[in-house]
Amino acid sequence: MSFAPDLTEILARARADMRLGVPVVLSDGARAAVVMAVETLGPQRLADALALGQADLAITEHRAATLKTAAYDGDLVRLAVPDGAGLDWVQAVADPADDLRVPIKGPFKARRTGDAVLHRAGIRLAKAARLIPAVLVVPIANGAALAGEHGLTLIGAAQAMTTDLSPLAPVIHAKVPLEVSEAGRLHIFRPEDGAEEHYAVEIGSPDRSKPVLARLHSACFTGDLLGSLKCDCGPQLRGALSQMGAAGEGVLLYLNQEGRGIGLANKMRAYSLQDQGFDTVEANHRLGFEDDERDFRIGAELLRKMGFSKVRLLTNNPAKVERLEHCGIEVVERVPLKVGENRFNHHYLATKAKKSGHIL
Ligand SMILES: Nc1nc2c(ncn2[C@@H]2O[C@H](COP(=O)(O)OP(=O)(O)OP(=O)(O)O)[C@@H](O)[C@H]2O)c(=O)[nH]1
Ligand SMILES: [Zn+2]
Repeated sequence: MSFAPDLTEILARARADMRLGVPVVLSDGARAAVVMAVETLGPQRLADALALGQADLAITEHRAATLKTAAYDGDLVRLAVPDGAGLDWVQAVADPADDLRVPIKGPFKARRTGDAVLHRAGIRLAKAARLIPAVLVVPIANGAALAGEHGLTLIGAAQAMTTDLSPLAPVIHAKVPLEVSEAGRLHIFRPEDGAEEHYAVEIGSPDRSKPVLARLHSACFTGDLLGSLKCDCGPQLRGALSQMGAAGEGVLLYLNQEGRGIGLANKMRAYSLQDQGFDTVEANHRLGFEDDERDFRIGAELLRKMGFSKVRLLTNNPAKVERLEHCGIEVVERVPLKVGENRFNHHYLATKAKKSGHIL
């Protein structure tokens, strides 16, 4: 018998530690490092980390491009933390909030020797914790000893980099009569790795042997709930449900991948950058993210779990069709969902059409 957490559980703890600002120890064979997310780093922990040895600040290639620094490691860059640098420097490199007001100037000393395995795993953890993708990395000689002494989570870099989709367990479903259809039913799915739950709204009783009218809707607190005019999410959500209500059947997946997978706080950071004149894609890049960090395997897996293999997909995003098909769901038809354009989101929709391939 063992009550010890397994790897998935240790990974979930590591994500929680990152959000709390507790250091995590990453290891890879003989190498190990103490890793902390910049976003949750406090002055004392920074001082303690710097006392351990020469620290690196790892940022993604997109953030590096904004800072005009070459990403020698491809997808990321390891910047040596200069002597005497404090929390202000670390935060200014990681967080674009003040890029325009007080631009941070180089030259930055990027490391070219050694490798970035632990740094990459740290950035992966920060992203999974929905934090700004920038981590402080301090190499140490004996990871297991330091983790044991201070009660820190110790995890292998390869485990932190896992790309396996966490199994999604159906939790419960029950009837929820809706304005668009009294025959509504809400299903809850919970990932084994402790990440956010996802939901499916089933309307009527769609025949599983035929293509179902389906929508993969990514959570948008501002659009779906507040009626924000900056995007078209709210009208798309309601429009999709009404089409399903009119057809008497359909399935809408409500995927908790807020802000195209970067989380609500980061989406608001992106909005703040948009207020400074950057578009939706540029804002994501300045923060260090890809334009779209969503994992479409989740939607495909939920459809399969519910017995659907063929869909008529409500979307204006051809990449979504492609990514879903790649995940084994047959998209027999793309059904356009053009609703909710207004003077505030006109530029946003035009940018998505120009840069992300959406069909206007
Ligand atoms: N990062 C970021 N996310 C945004 C922004 N505006 C909306 N979102 C999120 O984008 C997601 C919706 O994605 P969209 O790109 O609008 O649409 P799509 O799902 O790719 O395509 P459709 O199926 O046609 O709606 C939701 O998770 C929103 O929270 C933004 O400016 N920045
Ligand atoms: Zn939205």
